Amino acid sequence: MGWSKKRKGRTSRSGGQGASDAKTEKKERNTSHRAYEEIPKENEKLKSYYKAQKILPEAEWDAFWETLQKPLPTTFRMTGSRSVALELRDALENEYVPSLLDVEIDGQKVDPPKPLAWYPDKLGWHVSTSRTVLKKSPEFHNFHQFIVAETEVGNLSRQEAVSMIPPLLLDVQPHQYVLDMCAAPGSKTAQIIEMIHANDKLKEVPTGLVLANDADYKRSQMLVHQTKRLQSPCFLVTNHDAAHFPNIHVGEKPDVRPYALQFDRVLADVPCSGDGTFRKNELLWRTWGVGSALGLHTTQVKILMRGVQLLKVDGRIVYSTCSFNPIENEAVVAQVLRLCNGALEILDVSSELPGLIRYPGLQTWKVMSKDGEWIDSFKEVDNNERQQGKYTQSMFPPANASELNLDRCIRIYPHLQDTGGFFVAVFQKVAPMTAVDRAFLAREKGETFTEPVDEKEDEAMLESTDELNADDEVNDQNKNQDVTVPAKRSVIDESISVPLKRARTKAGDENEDNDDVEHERGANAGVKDTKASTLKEDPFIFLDHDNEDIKKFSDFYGLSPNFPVTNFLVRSEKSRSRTIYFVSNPVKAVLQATDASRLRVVNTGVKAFVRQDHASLKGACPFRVSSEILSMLAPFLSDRRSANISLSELRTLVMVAFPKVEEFIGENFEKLDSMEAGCCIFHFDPATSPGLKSYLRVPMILPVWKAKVSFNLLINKQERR
Ligand SMILES: C[S@@+](CC[C@H](N)C(=O)[O-])C[C@H]1O[C@@H](n2cnc3c(N)ncnc32)[C@H](O)[C@@H]1O
Repeated sequence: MGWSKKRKGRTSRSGGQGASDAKTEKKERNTSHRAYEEIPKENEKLKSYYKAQKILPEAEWDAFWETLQKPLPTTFRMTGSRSVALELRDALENEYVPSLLDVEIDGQKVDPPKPLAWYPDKLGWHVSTSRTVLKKSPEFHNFHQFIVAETEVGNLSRQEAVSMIPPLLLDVQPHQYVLDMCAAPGSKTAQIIEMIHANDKLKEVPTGLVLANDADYKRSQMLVHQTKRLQSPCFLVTNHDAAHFPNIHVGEKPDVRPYALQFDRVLADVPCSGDGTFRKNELLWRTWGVGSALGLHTTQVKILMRGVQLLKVDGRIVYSTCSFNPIENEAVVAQVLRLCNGALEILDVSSELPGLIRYPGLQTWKVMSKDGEWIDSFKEVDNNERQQGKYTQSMFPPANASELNLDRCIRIYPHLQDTGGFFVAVFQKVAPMTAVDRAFLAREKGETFTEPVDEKEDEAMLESTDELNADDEVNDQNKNQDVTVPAKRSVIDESISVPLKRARTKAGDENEDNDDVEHERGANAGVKDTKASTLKEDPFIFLDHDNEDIKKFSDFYGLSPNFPVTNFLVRSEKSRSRTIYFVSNPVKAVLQATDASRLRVVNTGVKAFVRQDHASLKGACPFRVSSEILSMLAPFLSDRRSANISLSELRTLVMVAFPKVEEFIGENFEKLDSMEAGCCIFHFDPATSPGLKSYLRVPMILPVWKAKVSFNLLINKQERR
């Protein structure tokens, strides 16, 4: 389809299956067009490698290969708040699809868009329409415009179908703590955040936490960008090597010994060779080789292993790659199961996502050297290569494969349902592995835990993967790709120097100062150097409940005493901070962890209030509510500064610059006219205007600035559309 952003000419897939930076994609489209035309979609090495691996029945091979050579269809899902997503789905199904059912172009029937058979509630869709159809069919053109507009405002998100699977199998509930270990550019993270906010009708801040991490600093910034529209106070971005993700010690009460935080859900969507992405990364046809998988195996084992350590007992961890290669898939799974020694099990998820056609994991496979020779067993590997870690025992199929239930792994092949290739394994931690687990478990059960908690146990467990360490030479292969491999260093990030200031409470407001700069930089200010071990981040300073600014805006807007005002923070040491952010309780606990100084936090917090110093305010409240927090904050605000508006008033507000107060007649006029200058909040309830287009049937809450005689809608151009 015309709105699809094809990626061409990329050799690697560390960016994986998600959306990426629009500018980069445009550049890639322009520069790689020629490469796309010229690259023959054949590769004999690839064909013979996977035929020998017996990844699927011989009879299906041709269908598999032919599909691999075709471009990928467009898929998207409805995003954002659940109520908006459902409204949009209804609009698509009831207003657009019926007009597309009988379209014929040049005598050929065109397939209408259809929901992905396995995506819950028909919120994921598949479109295989070509540009020619878009040009020739007014009905498809109309549909296309709807999709483009809704994508621009963030109600739809283009995402490869297979990439939607891991978060669905993670089965996230709003109260759960989730770690996304290799998260950028963040399409799966966005799905997870949406799951945390699934109960948006409850009008409360979810108690869950989403910690999204990526080892590449620039890519971790993409995470911030990708998830911004979701405006979640429960979300935190960090920048660590996932294989050495640090323990975060949080303590609920001053008298409680801080404990290492564990997560209910962990996603390890690891860097991989990406040969499941041939349909969108055409250059792979030219560059594919086995070296990439060999070089990444150990990194993948370490990341998954660290994920298991950070998982609560009974918690679920999902491991995924977009590779067909068993060295990156079943071999990694088998090795981690071995290291966990019974504490981890692969779950049988065959009844989850009904409608998803899948193949079981392989029980056996072969190892090929970089020179294209098959190696029958680890015994054949000479000492030199063993020592260099080029080949490890764990790359070979284990003798007890059937006991490990490797068949419970999921393999998705392109021809099964017209997608990319993918591998997923879902695990449950069924028993504690170390004292860290036992301490966390005891705490959850309300029991006292007296045993000394030696975190070196965790480290030792990870070190034991070093027997199969990939050497630098093998990892060097990846330097040409945008895959970040972990630095070799002592485990659990002890080596990170102490650049961050720990979150603290800002007590006083004595000094007046102007900090306009802070406004420009936002909450992710100050982080510049990807590779540097120090991260120059502005501090996270929590405000006291009796802070003067809090008192001012609480009073002005009638903020309910039930709202957790001690979760407001500023990013500047200066007394008069321009922007005040809000985070949830779990995020606050992480920022105030005893070892928060080691945590490389790239971004967190939703912009809540922004100081708007203006002479005309004459001492009135200078804080405007940010549109980012409004829907979450609105239930906690009295009607002191709010008004309901009609559809025609909404139109006036959006279309007219600075509409006069007298244009808001009826019940509102007196209230609005007498309201003192400053920010106020307009509510539009679509129930008062029957017959609206379905996507306008969602209630709106809008921040508006009231000057002496006119209003100004405080939202940006895109939101206005
Ligand atoms: C397959 S992509 C992830 C795609 C992402 N989950 C999504 O859905 O958008 C792999 C990511 O892992 C990151 N990465 C590579 N090595 C890593 C490491 N050692 N620790 C953490 N992240 C790593 C890469 O920068 C890349 O962003």
